[in-house]
Amino acid sequence: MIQPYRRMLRVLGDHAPQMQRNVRISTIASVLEGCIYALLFPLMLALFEHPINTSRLGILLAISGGLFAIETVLRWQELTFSWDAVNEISHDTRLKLGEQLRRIPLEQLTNRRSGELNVILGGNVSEIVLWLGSLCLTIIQTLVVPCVTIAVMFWIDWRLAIALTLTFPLAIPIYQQFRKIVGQGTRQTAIADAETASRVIEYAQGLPVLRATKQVGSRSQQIQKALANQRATQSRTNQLVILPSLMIATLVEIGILLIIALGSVYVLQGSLSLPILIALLVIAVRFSEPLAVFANYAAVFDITEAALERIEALLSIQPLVVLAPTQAPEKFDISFESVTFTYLDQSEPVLRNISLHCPERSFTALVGSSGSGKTTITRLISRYADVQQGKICIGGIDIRHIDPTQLMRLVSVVFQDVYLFDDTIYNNIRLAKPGSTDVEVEAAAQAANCHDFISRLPNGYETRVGEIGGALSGGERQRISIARAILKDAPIVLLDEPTSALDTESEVAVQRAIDRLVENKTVIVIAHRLSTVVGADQILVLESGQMIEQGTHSQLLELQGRYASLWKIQQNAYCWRIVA
Ligand SMILES: Nc1ncnc2c1ncn2[C@@H]1O[C@H](COP(=O)(O)OP(=O)(O)OP(=O)(O)O)[C@@H](O)[C@H]1O
Repeated sequence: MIQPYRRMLRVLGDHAPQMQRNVRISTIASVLEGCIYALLFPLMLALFEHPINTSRLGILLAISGGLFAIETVLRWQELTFSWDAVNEISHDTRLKLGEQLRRIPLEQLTNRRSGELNVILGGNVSEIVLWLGSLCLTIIQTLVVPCVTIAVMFWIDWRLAIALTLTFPLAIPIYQQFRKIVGQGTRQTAIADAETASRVIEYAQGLPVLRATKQVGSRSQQIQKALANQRATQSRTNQLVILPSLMIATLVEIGILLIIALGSVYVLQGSLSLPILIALLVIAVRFSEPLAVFANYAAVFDITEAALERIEALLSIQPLVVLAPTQAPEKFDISFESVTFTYLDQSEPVLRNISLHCPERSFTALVGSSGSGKTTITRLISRYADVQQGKICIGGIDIRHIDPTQLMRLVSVVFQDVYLFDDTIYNNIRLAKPGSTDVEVEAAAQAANCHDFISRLPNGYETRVGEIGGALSGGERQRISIARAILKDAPIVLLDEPTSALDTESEVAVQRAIDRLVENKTVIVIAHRLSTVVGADQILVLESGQMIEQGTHSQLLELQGRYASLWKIQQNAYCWRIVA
């Protein structure tokens, strides 16, 4: 119980003192409540006295009333805190998580599926809030009130106090066992929930591909499987809970019966007065209720703990480290100095001892077979992840010394996958340079050859991408992505040869847009068709994460190596296409 509480305080951060204060208030209120119950004994005695001692009764009632008034004020404060703070804490924790998503290396994010992130950002914060709002305080009340009353009972009749106390230690091992069982079940349920969420999101995102490849059925079967697993896990957990829960409830009932039996014997023997036994029974029955359901709180504890674990894991990812002193480059050449890089959870490096230099405003092409490491090189320039050996510099400055926000400003990326948000075309382009005017956005769109097709959309630049769905062609989406890059006007441009998947007409339009984008920039292009990079200032040939050749097109042809053979293969394929 202490463990999840501590974990919760860590996750709450600045809100932790608020929570601690509330726990203190709740504890004091519960002590007072325990005292009020304890006062029942002298009250009963005073009531059963002949003749009734009215002044004594009055004093006792006044004390009880006073304590009750203070307790009510404290409980009111507790509740006010709970519900006011719940929204605030939930909001702040989401902001904190959002900020963390912004600061951690992208590699860490791509390693998590979007469904998992959805569970963390959406569901888990609410689960914590639920805990904050009621559970913690309910548990304090359930534990503190009986403890205080039992302590007072020892003072009145130690034999009955022991009878009631006995039920507590007996409940502890059952409770612990119960927690263990429920803990496992809850964790499995949480995993099953996250798995289902991930599968559903993946399915929705990949539906076009699944339809094209006639895989809709098999993938939906996977969702069905995940759903069935989720249901089975939940029902297994429910089954597991029943027996221990019943045992604790039974134990509490036995405790009450024991008090009645023992009490009756003592009353008959004359060693206990009837008023005290009545008070004792009122209190015992009052306590038995929360104690009997106490075990059920374990399930909520475990759900919360699993949620906290996931949130903590995300918050504990080391953000990108910015080395001091931070520097802003004034030149924009790019160099890799003996760079070796291994992806997270991989044992083999995907880049080995790579050294390269792309002079400012030069055009560099990366060439090589699939999986040779071309994309990884472009990713590392924008600090997708940090290299394990060597360094990457822009303008002679190690990129770890450049503030990440500043680094993002220096680099524009145009890849084949273009993500458009469900927002207006204006805002989708403006994303690259927040605050830019409509005129600037339109100028960028003109330069990227987008203006004509955007003007034909139902509401022109005000058309929401969601409204037209998949109505934009691949080439049009890419031109929007180029418009973003033109608007951003970053000195470095990274391109994953965006024309390779387009038809000739789109290719010409996109190529023209690219020509405008790359003017006077340091450009690195991942080239799939060698014909598009014949004019490059330098071509770097990669194979299995190593740079095996480097030079201009003619130099590399002369070398008669890997590039020359790739060129020959592509030329033959081209001739074959023409002949065919
Ligand atoms: N996020 C990742 N986690 C683990 N391994 C990865 C990750 N991304 C790429 N890899 C692996 O790193 C190697 C290099 O991949 P990379 O995408 O850089 O190659 P590439 O030359 O761009 O390939 P392609 O031309 O097919 O896009 C591959 O073996 C790939 O499986």
